[in-house]
Amino acid sequence: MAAAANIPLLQANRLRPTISFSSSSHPIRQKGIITCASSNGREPDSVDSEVKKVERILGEKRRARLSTRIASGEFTVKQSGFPSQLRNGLSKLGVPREGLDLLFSWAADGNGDYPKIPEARGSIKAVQSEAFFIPLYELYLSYGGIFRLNFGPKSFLIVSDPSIAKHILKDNSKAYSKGILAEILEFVMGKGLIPADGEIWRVRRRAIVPALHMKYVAAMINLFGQASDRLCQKLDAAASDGEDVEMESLFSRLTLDIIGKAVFNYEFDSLTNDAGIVEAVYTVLREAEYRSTAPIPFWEIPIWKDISPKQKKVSAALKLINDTLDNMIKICKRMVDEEELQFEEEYVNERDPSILHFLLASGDDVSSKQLRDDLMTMLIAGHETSAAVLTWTFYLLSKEPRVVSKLQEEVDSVLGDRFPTIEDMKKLKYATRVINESLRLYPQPPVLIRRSIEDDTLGQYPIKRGEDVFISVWNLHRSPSLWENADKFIPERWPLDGPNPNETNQNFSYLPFGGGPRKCVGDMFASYETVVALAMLVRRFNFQMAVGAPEVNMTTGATIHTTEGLKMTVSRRVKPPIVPTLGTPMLKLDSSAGVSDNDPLLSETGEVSAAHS
Ligand code: HEM
Repeated sequence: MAAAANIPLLQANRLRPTISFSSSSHPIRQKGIITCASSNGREPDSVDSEVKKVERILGEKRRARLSTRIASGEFTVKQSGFPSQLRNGLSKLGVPREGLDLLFSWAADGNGDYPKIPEARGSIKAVQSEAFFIPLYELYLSYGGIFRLNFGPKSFLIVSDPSIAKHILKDNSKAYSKGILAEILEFVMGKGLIPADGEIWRVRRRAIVPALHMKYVAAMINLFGQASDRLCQKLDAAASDGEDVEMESLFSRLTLDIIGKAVFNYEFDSLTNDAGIVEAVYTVLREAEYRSTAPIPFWEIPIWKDISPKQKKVSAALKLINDTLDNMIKICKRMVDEEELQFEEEYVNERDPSILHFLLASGDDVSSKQLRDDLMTMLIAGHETSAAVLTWTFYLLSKEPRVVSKLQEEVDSVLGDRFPTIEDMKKLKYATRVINESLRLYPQPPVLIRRSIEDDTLGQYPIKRGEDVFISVWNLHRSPSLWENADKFIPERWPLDGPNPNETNQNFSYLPFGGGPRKCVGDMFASYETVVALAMLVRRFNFQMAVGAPEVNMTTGATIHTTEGLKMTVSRRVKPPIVPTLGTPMLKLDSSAGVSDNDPLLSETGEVSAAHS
């Protein structure tokens, strides 16, 4: 069965006419990197802003209509039996859902009538014009922390409850596989760590996790700084020329350059180079996204592969990347053979600190194909995620000059004009909170996918093996019952002197890197990478949304993209001259315009506590 045919919600997203992941419209075919279209293959200037405005209003109306339809029970699947009828009747009389759950818990008698997971019927029409996780949020508000979404003969369990998420991801993780995700990603990641299950996953995880040790991550800080500095040079040129910049595309290139060096010591240099391997990487990435949203799996038709120009391009791109990876593995093997090797726990080769070098030096007994699958997996996992985090962080910051001002003050005082070091990571506390909060509002990916491989019980509901489960991190992170001002960007909700928020200390209501045995292996890497890039960019520049920039809307692939890029105007920060005055040791530095320290959300110490921490 084709992977995509299993996920009509994702298919629905595909119907949106403005979304195109096809490689033919890819940005790297367009000249002028500073102002290039973004990695989503869009042409920001080609769409009239009035049309956009109308589209937005229509979108809002559609959402409102969807809420009304949900509230009317249109999507509710009727359950049979007296308790169900009684419950439905009481619900219509306005008895709140929580009360009904409590009242009807007596009916959990195993006779098959109750409890039944609340059911909603999916409507392609209702969700077709949204990033798919948005209608899931509306349904969550009506149906609660777990509900079944039926699309014709297929159904999905949508989980937005922290304790059920914890059960699936951690407490009973062995009862779940990657399901649809593994099917979709097979063509590009093979049996790499993200799609792999069972024994292959266990063996590869045990080999790879030690490679991302603390000394390795510390060695990466300089790489993050160098790459961010190259981006600063691009931005500097744009500031001089008065050109606007499309930041989503630039962040995608920044993180591609970083991950290539960090994982297999390859210099993509995509910030200056569009051709060859860089284009191949984007062709494959867009194909993976396309396959997760396509209505019909054309690529599975044998002849289609050979005659479709697009599929031929994808095959050629895959071959180029695979050949490059094979070559990098060969070069690295030679290096390791020639090395006077003293392998130890936190081994780092100074000339080549990459993960590949660690794996080969450790004597990792693995086939070249498996190694290549793992490298490809990390290339993809560590590239678009970090790029998306930076994109949405800068979008959020463009609306909050108060936060930018605080951030710049911290960066000035911690870094001055130097490159960041590992010691600075502990001191860039506010910058870290900005990233924490950005990851709350825009989790990458917004939904975690699993399939039950054993019968299980979720909350009070028994489920059978073979259920496809979507854990909506988006819903968890924006739940009004878990967060105060859930939709607001408030880095101060995470106290500066508190622990770094993670799934454990937030009881699985905050899952920026997943949780349990399959938690992200690159969490520390990614946190430092995004903090370094953020710090280095806001230290030198002020960013504003460009005049006439297209409205920033969301669409999904594996991560949340913008529909038309993040077009910004960048200007150099001007620091006032340092005037030495007796008894005034502090420098007063320039901060961005319109900053108010009297924000009502802030206490005197500038802190707002999390609703549940
Ligand atoms: C801000 C950037 C990143 C975010 C938000 C992120 C997020 C995640 C999440 C949520 C998962 C869990 C997926 C699931 O449970 O289904 C995951 C898994 C994974 N991530 Fe990341 N990630 C990031 C960066 C990275 C980087 C830089 C690397 C590699 C150096 C990486 C490698 C992986 C791998 C290999 C897995 C699969 C682990 C397993 O299944 O055992 N990620 N990531």
